[in-house]
Amino acid sequence: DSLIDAHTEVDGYCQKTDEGESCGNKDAEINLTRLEGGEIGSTQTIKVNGEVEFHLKSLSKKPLILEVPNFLNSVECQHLIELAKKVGLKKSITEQTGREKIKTFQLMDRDLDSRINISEMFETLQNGFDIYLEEEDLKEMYKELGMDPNGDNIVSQEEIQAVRPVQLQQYLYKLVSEHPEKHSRYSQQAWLYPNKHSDDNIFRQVQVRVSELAGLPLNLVHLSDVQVVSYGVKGHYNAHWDSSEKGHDAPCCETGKPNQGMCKSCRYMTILFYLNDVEEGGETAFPVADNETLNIQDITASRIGHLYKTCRDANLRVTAEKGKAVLWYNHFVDPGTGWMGDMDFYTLHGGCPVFKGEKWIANFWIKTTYSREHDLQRMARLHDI
Ligand SMILES: O=C(O)CCC(=O)C(=O)O
Ligand SMILES: [Fe+2]
Repeated sequence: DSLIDAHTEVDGYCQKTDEGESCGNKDAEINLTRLEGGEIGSTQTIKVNGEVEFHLKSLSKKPLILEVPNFLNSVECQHLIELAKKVGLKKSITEQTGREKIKTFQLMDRDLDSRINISEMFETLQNGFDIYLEEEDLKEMYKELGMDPNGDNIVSQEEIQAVRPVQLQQYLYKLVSEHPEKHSRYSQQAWLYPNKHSDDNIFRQVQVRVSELAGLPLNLVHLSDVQVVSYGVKGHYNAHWDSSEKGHDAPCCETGKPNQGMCKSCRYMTILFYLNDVEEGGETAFPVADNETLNIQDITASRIGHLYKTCRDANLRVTAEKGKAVLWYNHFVDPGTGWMGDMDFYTLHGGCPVFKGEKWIANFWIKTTYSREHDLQRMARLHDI
């Protein structure tokens, strides 16, 4: 009983006939759908598997964020933690930290005055090194590296040229090795792969429930790996988006495909589970949920993305409670194709610092690309993975 033939059970999408198997005859009927929210704070009841009732509470409209208490039971939560431990948890890395050696970086001279002020330096370090400093850290760094001899908190052209990038890099790497919480993300993680864990009944059951809750085909849920994350005290994840905008820069990454080269994360939807109760802290924050307007450049320049420090100011914070699911759509549906459309930048979110205890979550994503045909083929080929 493995994923090898799971596609035969799903939605009648693939059918066994005397001639063999025929897949995709229902292509035309498969669209990405969205759940509908209600008034903020209101609850709707849905039946999963025709009987079990779950209560979906609307937390925000822009983007639509819903929470479902007790979506997983205690045994399931513990099981996902155990599975992750068996796989082995590793330090989480983000794209920037993962980059080998940064010899150069881009100075974010936003106002083009050929000088880098404090907020421009924050942004430079965030973008180039994935490091979030505070004002005291920055002043200390200027002092140590002699970057600002006149002490005006502005690094001029001449002052910056006196510092070699490698010097700056070494200083920063030492700082974050002593203070890992200054990274955008401070956690450990393990990946669960649907094909590797296809004989795990609990994992499969959860996937089925996710598909029924989201109202999306099980095979679509099977296209995504699952990430289990654990945070200790000071653990956090600064604000980010789970998906990527359409563009010609790189194709969407595919689960289980080796040697993909440069690729980006494309995730139509996020379904996040809390696997334990956190003693203090560890909420999921959405700094711009239900904001009237949104200016992407302001997010980077202001400190609202620095959730390690600014979580309390976020528009919405979801409490981590064992078994609860929180879900949102990282993309709109393209009305023309019925498939993944533009990204919804209001989904900016992250994990607040844990102050006491630990926090375990599991990220289930609905991983689609911008091509409906491509994804339908991948769903049909699932047994080849
Ligand atoms: O820890 C959280 O609450 C959020 C985690 C998250 O956003 C992620 O893992 O992508
Ligand atoms: Fe996320």
